[in-house]
Amino acid sequence: MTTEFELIARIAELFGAPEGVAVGIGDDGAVLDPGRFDLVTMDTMVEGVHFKRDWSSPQDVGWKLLASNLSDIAAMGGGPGAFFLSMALPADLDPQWPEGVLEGIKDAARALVPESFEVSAGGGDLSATHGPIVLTMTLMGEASPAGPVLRRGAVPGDRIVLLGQTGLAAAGVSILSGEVEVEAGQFAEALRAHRRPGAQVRAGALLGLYGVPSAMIDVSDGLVQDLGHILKASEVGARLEAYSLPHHPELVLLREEHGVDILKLMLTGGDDYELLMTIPPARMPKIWDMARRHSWDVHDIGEVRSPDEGMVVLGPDGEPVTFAQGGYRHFEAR
Ligand SMILES: Nc1ncnc2c1ncn2[C@@H]1O[C@H](COP(=O)(O)OP(=O)(O)O)[C@@H](O)[C@H]1O
Ligand SMILES: Cc1ncc(C[n+]2csc(CCOP(=O)(O)OP(=O)(O)O)c2C)c(N)n1
Ligand SMILES: [Mg+2]
Repeated sequence: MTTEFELIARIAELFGAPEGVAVGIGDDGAVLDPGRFDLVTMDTMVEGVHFKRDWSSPQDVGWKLLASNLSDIAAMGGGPGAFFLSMALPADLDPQWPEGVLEGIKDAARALVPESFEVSAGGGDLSATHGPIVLTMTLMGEASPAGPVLRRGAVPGDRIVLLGQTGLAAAGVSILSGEVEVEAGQFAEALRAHRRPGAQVRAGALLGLYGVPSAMIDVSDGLVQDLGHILKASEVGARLEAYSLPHHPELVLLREEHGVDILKLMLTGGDDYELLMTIPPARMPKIWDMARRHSWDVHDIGEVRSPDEGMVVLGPDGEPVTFAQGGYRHFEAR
């Protein structure tokens, strides 16, 4: 491995001092300019849990680490700024591996972050590990002038809206794990969704700026589980019209040719990093207008109901469906 000092110098070289950080890499802690960052999020990626070295390149892993954090800031209706990066790496690791992670973070910053926001490194930490690789990123951001969009705020009558598509990344995992056997070269988008998910950075910031959603979350664990978080925080129920969910052509192919239960993938799969929100009916024309202007993939997938109704998921034929689990659970034997 490269020494930690070389690695820190490399990070500083690749990601120059961010605006809003008065003292960045090089001191015991960072000093932030007052009044700039008012959002903070953190996500961890553990080898074997979130990625496998033989499924993903280090560039993919770096990309996904930034994307998952960008997605959380987007879900607050804000924009990203400085990140803090912790890497626990085995001492015998090829030095190309962390270098690849940094490249992947850089690629994702270029591809997913609009020019109006600058993403760079404010600091971090490095350690050896005798176990799996562990990467943690803290990302600071700025709420929109209209204020942050929270998970609480949904009221009965609001529509439930999905920006993007779910199920593809989980399909990628079933293919990579060999659970579903496919021919080489097939299902490129499912594999990409697992390896290099997008993040709705621009959309999240614009939705926050225009105050469109009453509540918002990013779908990281599974649509049903993450909708559940909005419902709990807002103390409401919901009817999720699963028949309105978009069916990606690769998912349709997986169902038709491999008999995969794609409804389960779409509703509970996880790793999607799309935005799920609730919108008062009066503001629905606004999102349709934004969708048209920005070519967003927007789907009206249900309604917020009174709390006593709980969450009802209506399947393809309009009948209620249930799942043993609404999404990914970390502390479950598998
Ligand atoms: N170890 C922890 N200590 C304190 N708060 C935590 C911890 N883990 C998660 N949280 C908080 O719980 C909330 C939900 O976290 P999480 O399930 O990871 O959401 P997300 O899918 O948005 O990353 C967040 O507010 C997060 O900061
Ligand atoms: C090797 C591997 N197996 C399984 C998965 C699927 N998976 C792992 S964690 C997870 C949920 C998302 O991770 P989490 O740490 O809960 O993200 P957060 O909700 O905090 O953003 C999913 C769907 C994966 N990404 N990689
Ligand atoms: Mg998290």
